[in-house]
Amino acid sequence: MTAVRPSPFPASTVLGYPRIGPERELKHALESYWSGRIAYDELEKVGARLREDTWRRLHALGLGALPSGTFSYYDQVLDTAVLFDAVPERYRAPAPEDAYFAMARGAAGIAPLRMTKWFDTNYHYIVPEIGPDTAFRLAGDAPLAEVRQARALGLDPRPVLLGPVTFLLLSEPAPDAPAGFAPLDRLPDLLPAYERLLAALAAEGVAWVQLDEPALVADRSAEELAAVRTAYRRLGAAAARPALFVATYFGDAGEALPVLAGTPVEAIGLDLVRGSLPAPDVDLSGKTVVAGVVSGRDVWRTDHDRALAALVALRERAAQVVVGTSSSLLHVPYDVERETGLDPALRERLAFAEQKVAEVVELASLLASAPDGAPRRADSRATSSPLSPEPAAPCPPRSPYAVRAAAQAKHLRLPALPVTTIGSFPQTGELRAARAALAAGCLDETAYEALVRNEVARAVAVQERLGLDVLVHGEPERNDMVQYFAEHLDGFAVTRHGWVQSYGSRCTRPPILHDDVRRPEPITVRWATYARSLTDRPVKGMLTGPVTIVAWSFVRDDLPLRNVVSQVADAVRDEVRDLEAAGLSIIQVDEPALRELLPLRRAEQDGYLAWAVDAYRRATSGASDRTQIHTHLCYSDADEIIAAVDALDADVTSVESARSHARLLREPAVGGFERGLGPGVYDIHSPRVPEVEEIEESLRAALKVLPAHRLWVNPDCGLKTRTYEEVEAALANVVTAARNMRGDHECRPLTVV
Ligand SMILES: CN1c2c(nc(N)[nH]c2=O)NC[C@@H]1CNc1ccc(C(=O)N[C@@H](CCC(=O)N[C@@H](CCC(=O)N[C@@H](CCC(=O)O)C(=O)O)C(=O)O)C(=O)O)cc1
Ligand SMILES: N[C@@H](CCS)C(=O)O
Ligand SMILES: [Zn+2]
Repeated sequence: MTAVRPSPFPASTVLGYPRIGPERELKHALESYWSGRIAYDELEKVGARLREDTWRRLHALGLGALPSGTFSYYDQVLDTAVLFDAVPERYRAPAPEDAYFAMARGAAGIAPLRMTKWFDTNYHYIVPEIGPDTAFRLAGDAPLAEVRQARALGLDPRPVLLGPVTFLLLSEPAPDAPAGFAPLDRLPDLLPAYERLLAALAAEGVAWVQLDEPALVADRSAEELAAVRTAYRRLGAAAARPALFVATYFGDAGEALPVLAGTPVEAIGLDLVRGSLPAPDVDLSGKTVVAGVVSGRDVWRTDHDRALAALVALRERAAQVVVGTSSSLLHVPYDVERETGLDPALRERLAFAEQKVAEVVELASLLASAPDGAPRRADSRATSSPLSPEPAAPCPPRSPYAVRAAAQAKHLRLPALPVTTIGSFPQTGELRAARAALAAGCLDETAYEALVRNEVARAVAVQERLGLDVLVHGEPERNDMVQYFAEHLDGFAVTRHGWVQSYGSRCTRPPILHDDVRRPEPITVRWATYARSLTDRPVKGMLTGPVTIVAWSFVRDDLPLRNVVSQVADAVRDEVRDLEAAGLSIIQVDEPALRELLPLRRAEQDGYLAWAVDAYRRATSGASDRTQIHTHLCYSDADEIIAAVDALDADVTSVESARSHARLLREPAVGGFERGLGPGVYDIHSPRVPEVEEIEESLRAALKVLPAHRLWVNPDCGLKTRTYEEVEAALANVVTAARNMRGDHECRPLTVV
């Protein structure tokens, strides 16, 4: 095969495109299918139409090479597991779609596979389980079927697959795998299935295939780099295959780049927004380089001078330079032109997916006519002269934990194993429709407020009836835990249609943080105070932390991130003070994205954690000793950053752990964690109601590493995506389990040792 000259790569491409649909058609179809309102073939029709619309649009925008295979009914990692038949036995079902959605969402009596963050994004993937006996084979012909579908429109796409090394690195060992087993051990058994697929694509006449290897931008061991070499030497040596384009993204390919460059792959994709130009000694002379100069991760227009300089510099070193995006455009909304409500001066600075495709096309044409020569600013890591803001004035720290804990125990008088929730209660259809009607001017503010009032009262009543110990107001007034705050803070803009997929059918509209952040007035005090007026039990105030607000927004790039986060921390600090002044004795400041922003390279992690922790402490340090500060982290692999979680110095931390098989509890550092901890006792992302025995089992596991006086009982995350029926049944079981366990442990009030 290496003797065959591949057909040239077209001059422009994108690594992937949003798939949820401009009107969230996929979300609506999926949710209709799951609730039995439409049949599977109706869902497939929606999927087929979304793929076709995307290809047609990309073609109309003048893009050279169109990707296929970037559509998914749930998640592309799950699709890869299914494509190579890595389906654990417990999920196998007569209809393949049942197995697929059971792995994603669970099925009667079967918990779903774990879900976690896709690198440092707010997209979540399903974690495949691979064991020593997983029998890889090419199952089905999905990539070929998509090629045929595009060809029927007269278009010739490039199939996109998850590469074998990243697929195995993102997988976890099956529960029965022996100690020391790593999914990457199975690379030699997986590669034949990839070879078969490549052969089938070649037989179909496919010229190029894209293999995504984002795992190569993180630190990789010598063994892992050897696996990269093995994989791409072997796939490169296949007798019949399309030309191979291996895409690295989300950072610098670093030491993996020379390894890849030394294999027979024909093209390599580089992220030149987060990464830099390859070191001079990396030989790219025989390769096509797909230069990711247009960001797939932000919404700012590309600096054409800088992009062009990088492209020209690369052209001197590579056989061909193709203009591309730094990553898939999955992480940005569809079209900024629809955002007619945005300030025109801001809108002019923005590019969503459509505009980014146009930029890629334009840059390709500029490159074609650009003379060779020394680039002016070739290193894309250089930022656009960040302003140096005044350093934030230091905030005095809180008293030592023991002092605070004593004050809180006296003031709050909670039982052992206190039961609480993470904050949100079901966002009913009525509430969402009312908010939409309010925005459209079809409902007045008073009617909307009355509805929110009812919802708060309902959530409080349910919690009182079920016997929870620390209540929440349920967050019915919030469209989203970040967007809501952005709407009430200066310095942010929000969009009307700017949806981005977070997981499965769930989407967010990330706000745009474009200016200095200020809090003009209290944001949450009113509803928290109202909830407090309805009950004698303690009510938790509920805030989103500064790191998370920034992580789930598109953020200005003219200031260092830490300074932006510090500004947001000051706004949160003001809110903590106002809640406390309003009589709230427990305040939760959520930081579910603390782990998400952790740099992929270890050398940068400590620096990040230091300023992120600092921002959290800044936001909470105004609270008095007797105010109990809670925090919450979810899908955060909190075990990996347990020292930083400890350093947040929150009095109580609730963490996701049900779906990560209580991995957190196996972490030795948890035993030394000095404050209150609430490892989630059930997975809220699945409609399944947990049994009392399961919850007790979870609590027993937790009690092996944590004393009863520091263990809190709570779900994994907020309940906004569930129905009241599911929530009431689940929480009733949680309260029963906690009470049963209290019986086993002496029932003394939560206090410090
Ligand atoms: C906790 N998580 C969050 C993350 N990121 C966030 N930004 N927020 C989070 O809560 N990341 C990690 C985790 C898991 N991720 C998610 C992401 C998204 C959801 C979720 O439930 N999303 C909702 C949309 C939420 C929202 O913005 N709602 C608005 C608009 C509702 C709407 O669709 N309105 C319709 C009209 C409705 C009608 O007429 O019936 C419309 O505008 O067309 C609101 O409530 O006002 C989702 O449905 O996808 C959860 C976890
Ligand atoms: N308080 C939020 C946290 C989600 S991570 C909620 O309950 O939805
Ligand atoms: Zn959460």
